[in-house]
Amino acid sequence: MRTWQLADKVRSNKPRILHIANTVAAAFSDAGLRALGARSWLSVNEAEIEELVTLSQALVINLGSLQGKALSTMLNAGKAANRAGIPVVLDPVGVGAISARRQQVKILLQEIRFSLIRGNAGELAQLAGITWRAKGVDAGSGTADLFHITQEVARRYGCVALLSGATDIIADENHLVTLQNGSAMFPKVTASGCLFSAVCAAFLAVSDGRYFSACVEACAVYIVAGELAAQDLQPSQYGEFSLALLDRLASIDSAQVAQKLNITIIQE
Ligand SMILES: Nc1ncnc2c1ncn2[C@@H]1O[C@H](COP(=O)(O)OP(=O)(O)OP(=O)(O)O)[C@@H](O)[C@H]1O
Ligand SMILES: Cc1ncsc1CCO
Repeated sequence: MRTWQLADKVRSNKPRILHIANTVAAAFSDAGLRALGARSWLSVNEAEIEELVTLSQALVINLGSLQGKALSTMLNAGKAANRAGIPVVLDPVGVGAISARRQQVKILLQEIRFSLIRGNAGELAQLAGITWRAKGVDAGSGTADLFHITQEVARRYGCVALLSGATDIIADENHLVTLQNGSAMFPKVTASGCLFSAVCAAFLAVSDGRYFSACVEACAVYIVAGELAAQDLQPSQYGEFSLALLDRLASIDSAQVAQKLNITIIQE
């Protein structure tokens, strides 16, 4: 029986999350983490990245804007995080659509041990080696079994896999759950997936190594916060939604999560 109290631990421990973020998502991810009660900093500077890792409780590697020496900075950060024993999250933005990114993510996956890979269907299908049509940073389209994609990513890379969309699917080698909350406004908000990955990192940072459970709690908090944010808005109020999401991340409590959450445990 979950008590949905890990958000309180994020607020009290204030873990510092280091992102190698993309230029589109950087400010929103930082704002969301602060609202949640975590601390964050962002860097793409190779000279400082290993030192920053030693001062952080989790690392997010986001492939959204891979410029300059970003790949080697990511490799150094990821390896340093593995040495330090802090969780590392991969957000493989756009790998389903862009061949250069596929090459780069392959190197990252060979060299770094990820705790969580969080992406949409097109991104995770690519990492699972399953056919899908993705043309941008959104999910694209396909008919493959989403459970199979998620479980295959978890199995191949020995981590938690979280496939996001109208239904979120979370798997590791032994567990499988789905969560169905959120709002249709989420895909209209720039970088709502990138912030989701950062929120997962904050929960992983305070999880004492219980990564699957922490990802389920992070997902529950994020999508229920989104559902509450949308409840008083008209469907076109996307701008208001992004601000209301930050407000709800700051105020959400375990009772609200427990009351609203629609979770299905498929494999315990
Ligand atoms: N149709 C929907 N209904 C409800 N919630 C949704 C819907 N689509 C996405 N979400 C929620 O939006 C959040 C972000 O997931 P999404 O799959 O859109 O990420 P993404 O494609 O990586 O985003 P981005 O690349 O824009 O940062 C998740 O919490 C997910 O539950
Ligand atoms: C639109 C976009 N382009 C690169 S990253 C990003 C944010 C959503 O992934």
